[in-house]
Amino acid sequence: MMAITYELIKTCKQTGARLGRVHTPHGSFETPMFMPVGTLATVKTMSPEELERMGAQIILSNTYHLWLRPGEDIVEEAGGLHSFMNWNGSILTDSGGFQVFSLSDLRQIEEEGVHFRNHISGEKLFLSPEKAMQIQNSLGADIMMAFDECPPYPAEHEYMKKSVERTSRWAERCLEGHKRPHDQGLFGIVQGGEYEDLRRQSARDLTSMDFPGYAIGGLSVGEPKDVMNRVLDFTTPLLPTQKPRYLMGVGSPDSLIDGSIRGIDMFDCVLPTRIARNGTCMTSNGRLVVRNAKFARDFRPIDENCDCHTCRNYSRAYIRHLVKANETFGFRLTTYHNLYFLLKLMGQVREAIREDRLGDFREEFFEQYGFNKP
Ligand SMILES: Nc1ccc2nc(N)nc(O)c2c1
Ligand SMILES: [Zn+2]
Repeated sequence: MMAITYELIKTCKQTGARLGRVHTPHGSFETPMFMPVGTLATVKTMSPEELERMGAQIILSNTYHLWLRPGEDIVEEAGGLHSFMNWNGSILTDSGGFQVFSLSDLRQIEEEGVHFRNHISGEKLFLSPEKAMQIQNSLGADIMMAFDECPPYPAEHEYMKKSVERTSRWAERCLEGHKRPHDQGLFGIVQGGEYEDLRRQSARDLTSMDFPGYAIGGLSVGEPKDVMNRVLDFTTPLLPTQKPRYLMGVGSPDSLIDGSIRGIDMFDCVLPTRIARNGTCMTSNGRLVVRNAKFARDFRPIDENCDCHTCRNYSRAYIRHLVKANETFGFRLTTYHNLYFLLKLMGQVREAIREDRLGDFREEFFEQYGFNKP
């Protein structure tokens, strides 16, 4: 298994954004890049062929969910996630910590790990750094995440300090529990909430462990966007320039642009696929809720500036009809478009970095999308 490596191609002269390329055992992709989320080994309603056609190159899956269903042993017997789901691009698995905190009740966090209830069956479960690594090694993703605690927002400084110190100890245990040399695919996750001193402490601890890549966790957990941007302003400079930086859980168009400007290389979020399943689309002129009666006889595409398969072949009226009738094909069309929209946006961000004009691009995009509207 080869190491995960990062190539810094250039930095935008107008902003702190960087154009790069990440190499994994299943190919390489340019950054900044958006990663569609496929929690249960499927990007909901999309086939691998459609993901490939839209330009997806790396997708996410989830340790916690696949541990519960179908069980990492079955995925391992299938030869790992790539063959199980017939996806030949890169895969990143999140470590389960966040999902336990966001999905399950009866959580008991101890030094050893986290006791909680299975959110489906209610049975009591226990997840530790070692268990999270054993599951991820069975799943066989190209990039795995260290097991961390993502504290709620807001959290007291005292609690956050104890949590950061435990997450750093857990990161050490993940390195020991990793079946591969640590440069083969294990990213550390920096925590620390909105506290600069704790983000510095977490970054110092984790960069001393020399991971091949670093995620910024503990954001996109309900904090205002200006808090997220402020945390990024003082956190990304703490991370090595020659390694990928991954902002977890971020995927609205404005945050993808603002995160790229602050030196982030990789993003993931359920937003585009989740809102698609209730008929909401991202377009170059802002959000469009296709179920709205005004589209009943609107035979234009979802987005007249989009050249995706959905926009080239289907109208708002038809997609509205399907969504109102709860027809699965309608949600496949909105999902395809939303993912294509974000993947295309990241291509425009990379182009703007090449041309040293990401700041200008931000103004143009925000104006047209309506982010500047009071
Ligand atoms: N907003 C998010 C989303 C996913 C996360 N996953 C992990 N492991 N840790 C975090 O802090 C996350 C935050
Ligand atoms: Zn489209």
